[in-house]
Amino acid sequence: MSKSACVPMHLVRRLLSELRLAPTIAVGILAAIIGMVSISSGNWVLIRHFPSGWARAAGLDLGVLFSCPTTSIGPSSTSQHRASADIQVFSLDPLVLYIHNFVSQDEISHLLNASVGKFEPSRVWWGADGEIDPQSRISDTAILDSDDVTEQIKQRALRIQGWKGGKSTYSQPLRAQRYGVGGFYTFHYDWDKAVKRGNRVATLMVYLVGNCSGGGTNFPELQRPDDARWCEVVDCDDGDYEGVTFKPTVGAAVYWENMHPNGSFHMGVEHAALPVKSGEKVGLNIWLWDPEWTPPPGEAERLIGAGL
Ligand SMILES: O=C(O)CCC(=O)C(=O)O
Ligand SMILES: [Fe+2]
Repeated sequence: MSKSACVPMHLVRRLLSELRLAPTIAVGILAAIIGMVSISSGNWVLIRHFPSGWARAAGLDLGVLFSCPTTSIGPSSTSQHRASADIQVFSLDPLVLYIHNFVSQDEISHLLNASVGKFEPSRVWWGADGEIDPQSRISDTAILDSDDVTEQIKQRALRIQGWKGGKSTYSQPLRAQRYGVGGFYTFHYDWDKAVKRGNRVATLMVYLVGNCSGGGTNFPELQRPDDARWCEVVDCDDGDYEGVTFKPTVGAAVYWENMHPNGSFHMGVEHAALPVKSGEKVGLNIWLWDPEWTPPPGEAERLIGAGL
């Protein structure tokens, strides 16, 4: 619990009666005192039990704005309850977020156990039929059954996406994606240009196992960040690939939106799973599907113009 600054009410009343000031001025002075106490205690403070008579006399309903002594918002200064805002905006257009600790170690163990015995060679869906194509993709896929943990993870993903697309947007079944040495997935989009209604509007790439070299997720169209602090999560030494490569950091997720706000396909979200050079990588695909998505007018022509 963070400290909150609280002003004893009997002192307040005495101060006000002794000053004999008009309520409006008194309220102003009080607010300034509370503000100073709040700032000096390093907290934002809400005082709920403010003497409502004074407030009403001043034409204000401060009862909602202030509360004392229990509720505090803003950064906590104690170590037990230190806030941890673990989402960082990586790019605005396309929207790409980096989410530290998207899944817990317990959830990772659960997902890995749930995938045992389910892995099959991954397919590519360039046309209507899925095919195994080692020129484009070498990995194994396990489609995970729905259970309490997978449903919770799906809800977490939808919450981050902000429930855009109305109540109908949902997560497709989670898929564990296992890559051994030489495993990769060539450059592709997660959106499907062939469909006319419903599409993958957002993707979360989650890393469950990352004890490997290589195996990052590369976005050739993204700008490398200027700030070297990003080098913790993206590969800053890679001279072989253009754009940005997210390292497969266990527990983390990269979130991106596959469409522009008007629903047209975003060309900036092309990506690939780079070849694993040693060790093993297991990713988790979360694809958010909006069944009501439709392409905006002129989209087919735009795709042809882009050579797709
Ligand atoms: O494993 C990765 O890094 C990316 C995988 C991917 O893009 C996919 O499965 O669609
Ligand atoms: Fe993908």
